[in-house]
Amino acid sequence: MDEAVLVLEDGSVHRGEAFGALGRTLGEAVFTTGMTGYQETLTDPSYHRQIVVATAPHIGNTGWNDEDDESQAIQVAGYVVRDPARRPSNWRSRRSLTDELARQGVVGLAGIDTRAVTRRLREAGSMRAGLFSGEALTDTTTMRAQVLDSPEMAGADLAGAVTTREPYTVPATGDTRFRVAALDLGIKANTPRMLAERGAETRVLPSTATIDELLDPFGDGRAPDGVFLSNGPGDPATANHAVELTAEVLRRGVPLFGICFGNQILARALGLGTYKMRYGHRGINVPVIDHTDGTVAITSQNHGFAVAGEPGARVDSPFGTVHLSHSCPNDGTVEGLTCEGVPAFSVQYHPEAAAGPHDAADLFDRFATLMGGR
Ligand SMILES: NC(=O)CC[C@H](N)C(=O)O
Repeated sequence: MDEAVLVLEDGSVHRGEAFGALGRTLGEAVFTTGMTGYQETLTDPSYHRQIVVATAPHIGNTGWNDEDDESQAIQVAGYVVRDPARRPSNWRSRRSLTDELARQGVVGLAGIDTRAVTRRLREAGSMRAGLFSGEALTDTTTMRAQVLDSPEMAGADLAGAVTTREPYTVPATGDTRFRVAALDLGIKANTPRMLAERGAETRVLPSTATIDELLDPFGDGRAPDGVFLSNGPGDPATANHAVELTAEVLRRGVPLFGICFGNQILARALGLGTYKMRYGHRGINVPVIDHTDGTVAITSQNHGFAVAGEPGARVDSPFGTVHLSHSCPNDGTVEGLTCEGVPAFSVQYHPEAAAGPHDAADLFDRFATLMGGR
């Protein structure tokens, strides 16, 4: 077994075994508490430039299949687990997680107490980190200097690195009832699928799309029935182009739905602020209260930034009143917005549930209703 080392920005060094590819990788160390769904996590573009630490001790049990990828490739900068499965077992598995990481050149680390690392990240906050193995493994001072030289997540503009180069269309399942323009800031494959099941034909556009392209997504002179803002990596404070597009969509009154990064962009277009959380929410059992009816949903989450404000409050915006309609009871983080003056809403969590519970799937129905009600 080759040795591999996790070096955190705080100077702590965690020694384990190489897992996947050998080499060096730098990124923001974050932890996720999901006990399953690692294939969806690793291929979620929102994790771009993050080294993901799994608190669940056994990872890789169901191997790697050809169906569950959320994008074209593994997106995480690195992966840290405690005890990788020695032999995967699942009827859909095609190869092991270890082999897939190696095949895609993703550097990982196994055999360390990931819960101890998590406690450190929980107390001190997410921080820059590096994984080093093979020839990249040198002395601690040199490795830490490389970590300290790497860019911070705050201020990172990353949507351009993961967005589609060319627009593409995902057809509706059955009859086309709606036509949706989706701004791809790091979209997951399951989202257009969820829209398709509700009769939406989705045109997925690069993050650099102009307002004319967004409002005529199929190039036939017709406005879309709705605009979707996807999830994505990086700091929402940098996403000025997406914020400007969103403000124009709101001005035109086209129905709009945003998820995660999309929630943060809608917030900014409404004049609200965003901030970096200490360690974020990453897992598949995060509770969210809907302040409109008091119900609680268990949700899939992956965010390190959040919208500033008082849960349940109503605030003024250039587009009328905004209800900070959803929040997380664990820590009072704002988890969703409902505009009362324009047809727009968004959530900080993942109704596409990949991986995760399906409690929030009805948000796609809500978007369909909003589009149908025009
Ligand atoms: N999943 C997402 O869209 C994440 C949004 C943003 N990058 C954050 O970390 O908060």
